[in-house]
Amino acid sequence: MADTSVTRAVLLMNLGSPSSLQVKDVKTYLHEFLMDKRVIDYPYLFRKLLVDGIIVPFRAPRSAEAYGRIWWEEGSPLIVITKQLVAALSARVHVPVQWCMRYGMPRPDVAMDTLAQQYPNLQEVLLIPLYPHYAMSSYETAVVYAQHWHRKKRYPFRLAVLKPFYDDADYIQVLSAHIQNFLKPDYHLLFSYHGVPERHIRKSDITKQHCLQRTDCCEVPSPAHAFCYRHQVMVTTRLVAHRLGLGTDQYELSFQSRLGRDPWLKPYTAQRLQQLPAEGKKRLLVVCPAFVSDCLETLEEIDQEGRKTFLESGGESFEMIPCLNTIPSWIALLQKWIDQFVSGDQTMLWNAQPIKQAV
Ligand SMILES: C=CC1=C(C)c2cc3[nH]c(cc4nc(cc5[nH]c(cc1n2)c(C)c5CCC(=O)O)C(CCC(=O)O)=C4C)c(C)c3C=C
Ligand SMILES: [Fe+2]
Ligand SMILES: [Fe+2]
Repeated sequence: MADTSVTRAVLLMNLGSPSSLQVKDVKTYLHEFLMDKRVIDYPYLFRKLLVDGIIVPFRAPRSAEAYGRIWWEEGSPLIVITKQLVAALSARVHVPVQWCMRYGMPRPDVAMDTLAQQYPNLQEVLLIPLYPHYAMSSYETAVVYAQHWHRKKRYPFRLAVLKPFYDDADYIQVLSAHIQNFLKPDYHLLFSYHGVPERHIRKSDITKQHCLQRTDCCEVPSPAHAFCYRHQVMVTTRLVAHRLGLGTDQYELSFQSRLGRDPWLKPYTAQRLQQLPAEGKKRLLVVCPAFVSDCLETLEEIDQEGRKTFLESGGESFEMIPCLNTIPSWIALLQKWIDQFVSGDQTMLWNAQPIKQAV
């Protein structure tokens, strides 16, 4: 039944997973993911040849097996956790909450159709991309995709977007308190972030003369940082470490999930996991703050593969910190941002334009 009293709503957006463990479904998912020009940013024909001719056929069976090692009875962890987040928020906020994915279903327009049908007087929807940091292959592609469907289907409501919250004081507090619950003396803390090709960092540099031009670029103030993933993950790490009172020898940052041969952001997590025991860091805690929901990259790549690498390289103890998932302080923070939006407070809204990608 339509509810004409509702004027605002929320749309959570996550990355998406294959619809099942069957190799054909993993192929469909990988194809959509890797044909995204903000993920594999080569010219269309070359991208198509690479994705359909090489990456998908070789990767899909291996990815399906990897998903099989972490899949839950209810489905993909990333999707299950996103739905749990929606349920938890719906019980707390006074506006409808829907969800959608960047790859696979439900697409943004499916969620927006539901909202438009149920709430014919909707004036504004807050899109919450579930990424703390801006990367063209995560936050930017999610926003552009949702905006594309919003324009294409001419919905009568406006679409507002939550900004990347990597340095938000409340977010840092929530993340730090969560990590604090797992901290132990004598443990080294590794912040492992999803990697991206270095080329993407240069492409997203709006000044075209700052990012990766010198090793400490991310510490030198620049307008480029509003779009610089490397800068933003460094800030999150530094703020959390400061809040936890960690010395510089007690933690470090690395980048995981490299795909292909191009140089990606360094250091690589897989290499650091091999090297750390020989450097005397034999007890390790790992946290993955690029993700707010546990997924293949945390549960399989780090907690299973990474653990094995570390222990086989001489490590003695490996502990993984779960993502924020549905912990009450994270739900409360999302609720705060939603309440702000409902009251007309624009503090957390993103007002930049996404960067146009040529390919
Ligand atoms: C921080 C968020 C993410 C960024 C940035 C990102 C960049 C990026 N990813 C790939 C390739 C793959 N990523 C895959 C899985 C995956 N990636 C993210 C998030 C970011 N990716 C998540 C949350 C997940 C897990 C999804 C799940 O269902 O659990 C995969 C698929 C799995 C596999 O075969 O490994 C690929 C492929 C690239 C190339 C890239 C930047 C260019
Ligand atoms: Fe990824
Ligand atoms: Fe930088």
